[in-house]
Amino acid sequence: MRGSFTKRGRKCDVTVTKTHLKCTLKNNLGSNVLWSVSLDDILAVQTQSRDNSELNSVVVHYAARGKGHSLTWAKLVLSGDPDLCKELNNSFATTLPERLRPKTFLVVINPNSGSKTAGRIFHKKVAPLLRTCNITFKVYETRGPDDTPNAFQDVDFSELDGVLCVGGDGHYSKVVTALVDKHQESVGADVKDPDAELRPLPFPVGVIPGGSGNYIPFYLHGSRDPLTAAIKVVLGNSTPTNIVAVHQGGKLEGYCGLICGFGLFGDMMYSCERTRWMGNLRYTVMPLKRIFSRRLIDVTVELQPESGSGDWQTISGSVYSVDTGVVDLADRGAKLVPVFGDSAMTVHLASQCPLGHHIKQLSKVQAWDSGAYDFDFVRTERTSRFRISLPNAQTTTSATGETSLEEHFYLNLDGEALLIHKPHFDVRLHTGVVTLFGTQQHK
Ligand SMILES: Nc1ncnc2c1ncn2[C@@H]1O[C@H](COP(=O)(O)OP(=O)(O)OP(=O)(O)O)[C@@H](O)[C@H]1O
Repeated sequence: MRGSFTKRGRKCDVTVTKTHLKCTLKNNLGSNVLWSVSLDDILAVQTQSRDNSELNSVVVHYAARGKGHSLTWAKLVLSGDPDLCKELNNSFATTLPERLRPKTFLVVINPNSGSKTAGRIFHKKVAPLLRTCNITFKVYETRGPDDTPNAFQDVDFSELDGVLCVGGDGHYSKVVTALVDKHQESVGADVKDPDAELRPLPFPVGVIPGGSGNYIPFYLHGSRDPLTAAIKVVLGNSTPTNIVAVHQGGKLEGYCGLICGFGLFGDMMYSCERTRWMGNLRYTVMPLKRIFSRRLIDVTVELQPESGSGDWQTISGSVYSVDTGVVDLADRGAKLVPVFGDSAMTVHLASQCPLGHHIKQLSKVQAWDSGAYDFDFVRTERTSRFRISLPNAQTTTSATGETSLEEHFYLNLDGEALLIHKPHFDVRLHTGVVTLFGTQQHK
């Protein structure tokens, strides 16, 4: 399609090719300015007609590059003869890859996330974009920490193109747990059984940052900007990611999609949860406090080979922590790089070392520095599943014969502190069960 329009009163020749919208603006000084938008970046196209006017307009909404890795919602208004506007609008209807874009969502908001602004972020920044793009959505606001499964109670998954979770990483993990649970139930898989294979969710999940850490969107988009995350959702591209299932005492404790850390990282998270009143400052103060009172824990760790078959490897000793990134931080070049959907977990076991060396190592991880795990007290293994036993921990047995641990140990499950109350627990990787809206372009 080709035609002559005006843009802010200036004459402009417009061409729509199979891949781009191109506008050549006539400059008063004679030279032409070319404006080009990839059709992949177009969010929506609308027509506007003014009464008693011979001119109509076509508004092209598109994703433009913002600061750093963020995206902005830009608009191009082209005015012209009504028939030409109609033709331009129709040309988009045939050329835009509309069919690949999601159209119906369930939005699950945690009103308690971060500084309690997740609701406002969604309604002010995200909802107007979804409406402009003709996306229909229902909103569910969680009423408490255990309310997330109720969001999906009467929901028919076949009617959804996606679920958006608005909140932090802990909220993402709760949403994924509820979605995976419900989906497995519908296909007859027993989630209580750590050996059961999980089926992939039938639609992608979008994460709109509204919490404190927001590492999932940051790792994926290179930005914690809610609008950037929403634009990626509308554009419809997606990235497969993994989840890790944690079972103890014959019960599924939950899935995590970001981090799973036993020992020091569990203790840090437990202290952060108890000091929520400090705001984001707790994430600096409490980890520091806990590293000064770090404790060695006697463990036996059994690791399944990376391939999923063959003999398990057993490691016994005293460790400060056993942890794995579900979104792995891989050592590539100068910096660690987040990797989604890896074929195995990279597990790090930190054993006895001088405090100064430990702080240096953890600071390198925090700064994403290359070599962050190249310390002689950090052992790194690749595995698809591991079991941790606490052979020397004191236990008590209840009147019903239930054994539980006397001392309190914690597992950091995506920023939530899970109490380990049994002397054994199981951590298993499930690859590609969840797909996230957005692609990694910033690596
Ligand atoms: N209505 C609610 N009231 C209180 N807590 C809630 C509510 N809804 C969800 N939660 C719980 O709040 C916890 C933390 O939420 P979330 O992860 O969204 O925020 P955050 O901790 O501030 O952010 P981040 O995890 O990114 O650091 C989750 O365990 C979630 O289950």
